[in-house]
Amino acid sequence: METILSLKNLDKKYGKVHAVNNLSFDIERGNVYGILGPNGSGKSTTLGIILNVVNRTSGEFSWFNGKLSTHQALKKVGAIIERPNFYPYMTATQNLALICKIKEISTEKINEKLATVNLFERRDSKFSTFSLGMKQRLAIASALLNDPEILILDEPTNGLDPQGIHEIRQIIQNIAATGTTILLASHLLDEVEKVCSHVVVIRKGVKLYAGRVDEMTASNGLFELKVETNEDKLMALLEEHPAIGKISKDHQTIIATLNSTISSTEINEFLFKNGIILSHLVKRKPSLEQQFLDLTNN
Ligand SMILES: Nc1ncnc2c1ncn2[C@@H]1O[C@H](COP(=O)(O)OP(=O)(O)OP(=O)(O)O)[C@@H](O)[C@H]1O
Repeated sequence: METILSLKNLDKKYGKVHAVNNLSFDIERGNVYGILGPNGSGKSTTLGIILNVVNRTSGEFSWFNGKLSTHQALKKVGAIIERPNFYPYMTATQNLALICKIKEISTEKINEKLATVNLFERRDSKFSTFSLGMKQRLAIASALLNDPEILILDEPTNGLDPQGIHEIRQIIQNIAATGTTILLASHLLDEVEKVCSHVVVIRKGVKLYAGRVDEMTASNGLFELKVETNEDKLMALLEEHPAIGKISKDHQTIIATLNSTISSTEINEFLFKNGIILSHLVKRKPSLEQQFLDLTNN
């Protein structure tokens, strides 16, 4: 695995606000990373630092194993951290051609990138006629013009309708499938769950979790149980079982989180032998949402 970006003990203070607090993680080539955190958790500040538009207070970051200066490395990066300013009276193609001129890169990729974001058919339409989703897709095309090794997006679906959100996520997945590394910031759990292979969860600038999304979701899970009678006895039996952790009640359903792996058959047998006949038993994995809430509420 090649490390594209490495953050080590990165710190940013805005006066008394500790926006990024001792943050360390690595970005490996070919993965899709989500920086996930509630509003104000330091996502945009982190992206700003690695893109050299925000000065860090302390700590280090290095691009491509430190082989390139940040200035050189950023030529291999495509990033959208603010909505880019396109000219409303110019077409999609004309806007991208202007960006190529400013960035001193070839215009030969314009049609290919417009096709990547499903705007090729609308290439000769004026920017002012575009929906918000189309504007965002054009921004992604503009960030892809230099065939970047990593694409960085800050809240890529903010403000879009469900159809627009779906389209952008699909496009991000298509771009990732071509091998481009992606780093996106989002406060949306389902976005990260749907689009990313890896996640860094932050709250108040502090890293709470970094790892694979599927590993985060694959903890031991929970049981949902119901009985028609003897609920107190059921609760007591669950409390004494070593595989059962926290027990809570949601209306008539008892939720028992698991400390270790145990099958439905095993728990059913244990309860039956102790005189409990369940009317409902389902084993569930906790959703990423529940895990995220557990992490960020602690
Ligand atoms: N230029 C600034 N001056 C002072 N404080 C700032 C500045 N930029 C950000 N902050 C503060 O730093 C903290 C982190 O903000 P940041 O925008 O990085 O978070 P975020 O996770 O991207 O949130 P959002 O999704 O709401 O933008 C917040 O408390 C914010 O108010």
